[in-house]
Amino acid sequence: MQRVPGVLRILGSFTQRCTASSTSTPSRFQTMNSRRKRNSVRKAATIEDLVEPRKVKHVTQAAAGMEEWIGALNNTNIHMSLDEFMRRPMVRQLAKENGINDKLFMRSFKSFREYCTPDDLSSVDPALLILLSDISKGVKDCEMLYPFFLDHSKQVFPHLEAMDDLRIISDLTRPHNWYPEARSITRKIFFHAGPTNSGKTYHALKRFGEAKSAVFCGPLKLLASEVFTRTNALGIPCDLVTGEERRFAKDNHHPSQHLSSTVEMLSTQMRVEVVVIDEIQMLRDEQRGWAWTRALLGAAADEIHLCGEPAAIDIVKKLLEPIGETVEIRYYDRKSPLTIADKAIESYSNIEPGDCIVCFSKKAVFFNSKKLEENGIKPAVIYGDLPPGTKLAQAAKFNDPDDECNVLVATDAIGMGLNLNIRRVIFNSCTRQTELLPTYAALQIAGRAGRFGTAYANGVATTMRKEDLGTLKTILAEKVEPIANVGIAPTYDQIETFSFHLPQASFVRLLDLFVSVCSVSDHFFICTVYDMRELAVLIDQVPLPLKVRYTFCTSPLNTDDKRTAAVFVKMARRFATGQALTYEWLMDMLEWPPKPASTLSELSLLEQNYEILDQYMWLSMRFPDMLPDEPRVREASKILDTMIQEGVEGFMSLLAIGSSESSDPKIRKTTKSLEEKLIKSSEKSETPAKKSSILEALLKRADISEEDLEQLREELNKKKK
Ligand SMILES: Nc1ncnc2c1ncn2[C@@H]1O[C@H](COP(=O)(O)OP(=O)(O)OP(=O)(O)O)[C@@H](O)[C@H]1O
Ligand SMILES: [Mg+2]
Repeated sequence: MQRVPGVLRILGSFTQRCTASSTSTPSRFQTMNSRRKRNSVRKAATIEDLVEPRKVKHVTQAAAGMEEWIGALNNTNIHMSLDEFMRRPMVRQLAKENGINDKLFMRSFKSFREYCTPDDLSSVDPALLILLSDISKGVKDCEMLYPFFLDHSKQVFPHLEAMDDLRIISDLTRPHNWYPEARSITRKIFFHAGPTNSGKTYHALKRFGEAKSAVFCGPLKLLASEVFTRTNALGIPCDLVTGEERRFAKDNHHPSQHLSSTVEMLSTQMRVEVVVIDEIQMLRDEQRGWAWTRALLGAAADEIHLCGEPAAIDIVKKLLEPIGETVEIRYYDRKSPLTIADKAIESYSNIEPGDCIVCFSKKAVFFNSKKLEENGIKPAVIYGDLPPGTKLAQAAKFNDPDDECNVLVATDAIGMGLNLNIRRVIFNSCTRQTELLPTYAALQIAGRAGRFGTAYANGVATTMRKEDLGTLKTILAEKVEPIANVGIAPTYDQIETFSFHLPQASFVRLLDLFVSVCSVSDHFFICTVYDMRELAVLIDQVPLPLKVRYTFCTSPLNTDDKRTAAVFVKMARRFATGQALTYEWLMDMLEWPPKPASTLSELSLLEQNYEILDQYMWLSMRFPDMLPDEPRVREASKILDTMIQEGVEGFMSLLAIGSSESSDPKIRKTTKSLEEKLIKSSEKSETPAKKSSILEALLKRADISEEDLEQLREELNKKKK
């Protein structure tokens, strides 16, 4: 196995070569139906809307004897000549042929007119002045101005000069050509297809374990670490690489022949015997689909094992067609039965051991947890934003048959590949982000019930509310449509070459221009670059080398929170000065050590701090010299992880002291109103659960004021005394 050491291996994923060709007939910039309006708005922009005109300088020294040549030329007759020039159809025709469409023509022409008619005519290019003079005398035709106009337009809009090059660079129609290492191998492709819980990953992992060298690419950190732990437990040394972490079975100097990683981290330059790409149907994901496409086309292995829904088979075949690679399909049946219940749960008193309530927002997770606690059930809780330690601890608690906790409340973060001891999956609702759950997502979630080899082999899917059960049945009965197109994203090299042709453009502008010019073929769509752009805007004024800026902007940071965004900018600024981002510097900014959370705002602060430390570790993986204190920061993040766990549990206990339990009418009133707000918001369409704090989730979405809760706390404390 050829391994690129340490950081280079990681950076490998950012430096894919582009050898795109310009000869195909692309359909310009296809996009999926975007759930996010903000994306579709940006995607609609054309290059003409994005380019800023540059001012063309006049000459500083007049040519000798100029007055003599130009005779009676003045601004009035220049205007007349230019008006005539503008009206000529031939001029428009020529302009179009040179990439100057009507919109750009008018902007260029305005600038050209300003240039030709300054207060002091002697500052105009003498050759142009002579021509203007000849035109005004009727000696020459105004169309002869065209070369001057074209030259001027290219100075005003430098992209015109490079348009052909830009189109070639941003031609994403042949992504299989970006991976020379993979193209030098005749790869054997296996597709393990089947429903959930049919042993797809199991069979691929068998091959993974047998191979001399292998990489597992999983969709989630949790899954990657599950494979890492299991493989090592089998006595096969295996390393782990995720965005924020690298762990070695032995040590840094002895990388193992087996590696478990998140799919984004796959190095397409690393040659191995087997690569497993799990959950291949994620090719269709609007945000992350590019990573699966890249892994499929770029994995440099003798054998590629894909695991996933049969809906991905056709598109995988189509993507591999131009390479001449064929796919061997292996179908599997579900290993244990999954039935849909005839009755919804309806009441929390009907909850049983092995139940998992699946929600689509954090507020719904908290609402259901509170209700369960009122019914004497203390559930385990898993949602996307929880630190990994908390998630693993909660999953272990739920899976442990000796632990009293045997009910789980989770977001659909558990929907992929995880093996949990669930008997019944209970859908809290059938909508996600205001849309009805697509069949493939509902199947994935329902598929968590009755995992083969767990305590509950016979799985059941049902809903919390009676009125949702019919909807769930309909959704699950529908056929999953074959995947029509897959995600793709520009590589760093493409952006870099783009910037070479447009040296004046800021990074934000480069991204916009790229998206506006690029072309993809029928089977692809561009993954949203919205998150990247958000970060790019924040640090647009910070003087960083392009590669550093690009890397900063690909970090998985949520910028919705102002404090986290401000720290991100401070990190970039310090980086730009060349000073290392030390532990002391970081902790001073965070006012370390943190206080345990006793209020909601303190809990929110802990969550923000965790995200900042995570960001440090992410950057440290890419720039270890500039962020040298990763081990100490990791230790600090573990402390925070524990404190957040305690904070979340404390917060839930606060909510759990329900109205019914208190004899104090004031407390009853406050908790009642709080509960009503939660119920109301829980029943409303659910909003994305992406990386916002608990505080925000509750305050913004459920419209609960912090004062309400502080008041409740004070009243409870008084009551206790
Ligand atoms: N032949 C087998 N022998 C023993 N255990 C198996 C076998 N096949 C599958 N399993 C176990 O069954 C469980 C489900 O298998 P697996 O995770 O491979 O399913 P999957 O099809 O990948 O499901 P999903 O679509 O949810 O990812 C796992 O715990 C796995 O170890
Ligand atoms: Mg699987």
